[in-house]
Amino acid sequence: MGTVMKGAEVAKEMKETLIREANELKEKGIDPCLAIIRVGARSADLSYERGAKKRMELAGIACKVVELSEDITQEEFEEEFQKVNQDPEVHGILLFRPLPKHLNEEKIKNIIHPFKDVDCMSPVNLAKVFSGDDSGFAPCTPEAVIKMLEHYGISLCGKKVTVVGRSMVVGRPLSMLLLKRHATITICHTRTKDLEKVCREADILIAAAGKPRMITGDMAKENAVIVDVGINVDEEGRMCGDVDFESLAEKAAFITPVPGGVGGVTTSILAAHVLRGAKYLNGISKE
Ligand SMILES: Nc1nc(=O)c2c([nH]1)NC[C@@H]1CN(c3ccc(C(=O)N[C@@H](CCC(=O)O)C(=O)O)cc3)C=[N+]21
Repeated sequence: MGTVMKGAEVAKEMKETLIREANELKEKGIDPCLAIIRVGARSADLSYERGAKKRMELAGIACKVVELSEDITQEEFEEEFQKVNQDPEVHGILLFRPLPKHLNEEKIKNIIHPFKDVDCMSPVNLAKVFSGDDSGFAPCTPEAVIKMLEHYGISLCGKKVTVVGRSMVVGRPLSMLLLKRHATITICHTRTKDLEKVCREADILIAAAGKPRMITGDMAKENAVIVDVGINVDEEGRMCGDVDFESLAEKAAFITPVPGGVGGVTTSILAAHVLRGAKYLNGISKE
């Protein structure tokens, strides 16, 4: 059985720094605050929300949730978004995605204040991720994957990494973060031919497709590192990842569980981003 990479362990390591930095801001009269905007009540969003609330509380960061009805109109939605965007007490905005189909995300992307854009919606922050400039915000989940690998001493330089999934929230930006660390990346998606073979070639396999347990026992090589970014709900209503943990834990050198894996690191990165946003917004440099 390989090493199970636990999100809680990484979060524990980050905790003291988060508390200290939150306190430093409070001493300056700045009360760091995250605003979560949720439209509807999807289970993946609710799971993130629970995790994020808990993490902010542990770090001493305020957290408010703006809950919007699933049938909100575009106009009302933009209005609600602007309220949060212009609220001087808010230092970071997390808008759960994807949005319901009738809502258009494009406008929001262009109006969100880049300093409050802690999960990388704005083209400004996205461009920075793609050009390897880390002065902006990368999305929290991809950054959590990197943090997890670093914590467990897994080097990326020269490694063959297969990323399954090409979303703007995970697959694409994650590929850029990996590339910056000199990995050789293959991005797979629904049209990929012989997915199994491409996955088996990977030293590090990252599943971010949003399909419950799609990565099965024969899809990774012996001693591979397997990272599961999926947050799904199975037929029995339980939370599960994109990786069939049972059939892969034996042959993997390292593997992340769901829940208890990347998600716990994602919320810690989110907290770190809110603190950085608060500094940017108050003209305090990155140090
Ligand atoms: N703009 C945007 N960015 C996202 O990154 C994003 C999103 N929208 N929409 C929803 C999905 C889902 N997601 C989770 C992150 C952490 C946990 C998490 O902390 N999970 C805990 C369990 C928490 C619990 O369920 O109590 C764990 O895995 O151990 C869960 C789910 C990010 N997503």
